[in-house]
Formats: sequence, C-alpha cells, structure tokens
Amino acid sequence: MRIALIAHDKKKDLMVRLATAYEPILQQHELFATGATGQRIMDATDLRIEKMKSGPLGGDQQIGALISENKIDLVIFLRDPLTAQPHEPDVNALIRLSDVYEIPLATNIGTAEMLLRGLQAGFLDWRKTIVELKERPMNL
Ligand SMILES: O=C(CO)COP(=O)(O)O
Repeated sequence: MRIALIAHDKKKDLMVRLATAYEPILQQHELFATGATGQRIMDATDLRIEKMKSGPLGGDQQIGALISENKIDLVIFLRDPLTAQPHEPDVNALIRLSDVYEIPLATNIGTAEMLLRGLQAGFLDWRKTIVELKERPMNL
C-alpha cells in the first residue's frame, strides 16, 4: 500500500513516535511525506520515504495530486487544529480530495493507530481491488 505521512509542526514529535512505534508495519509499504515530516521520520527511523516539498511550499498539493491519480491508499495527516496555517487552503484541499476519492484518512493519533492496525489486519485490502480495476484498460 502507498501511505502518505504528514504532520504540522506541533504534531511532528507525535508523528515521529507513531512512525517509530509502527516502523515494522510501515516498512512493508511505500511511504510518501511532505518535506519536513519526511525528514524528521527518516532521521529517527530506518524507513525510506519519498519526500515531497514542504507543506507550505506545495507539499500538500503534491500529495493531493497523487491522491487524484489513485496513487495513495492511506493518509495519516496529524493536523494541528489550534494553530493557523498559512497554507490552510492546501490543507483543506488535501482533506477534501481524500474524501472525493474515498481514501482512508486519519487526522489524529487515535485514528492513525486504528488505520495502521487495520492495515496490518487486511482491512484495507479492498484498495488493491480498486487500484487493479482502475488500472485495467477499458475494452472499448
Ligand atoms: O505543512 C504541512 C502540512 O500541511 C506539513 O509540511 P512539512 O512536513 O513540510 O512541515
């Protein structure tokens, strides 16, 4: 599965703790992240991550573009609901696109843990079917 990891600044320590705790699960998947989040996780773990630009510089939009191309299966976005973000429209657009494309999205640590455990238990295997169907050429 292709997993996007994103955290606002005040949630980055939490994201690093999550990635460290769930490293055995995460290392089985293809990981993407916004710039600073990806760097923090890579500094703290042995995970390999494809880094986008930093969120305020377009990273959220890059992840959103991947979602729209059916290239992301799960999003963990530890948002900071108590701090105004200069790129709030990008944040909202990413969340909106996750809903448009029915991509499982966690915006807090409680849900993130549920999704990662569900992923390991096979609860997200339906995504493989969707991806295969969408990639199958149409016989017109
Ligand atoms: O701002 C972000 C998400 O909106 C995260 O970006 P960084 O991971 O580059 O800090």
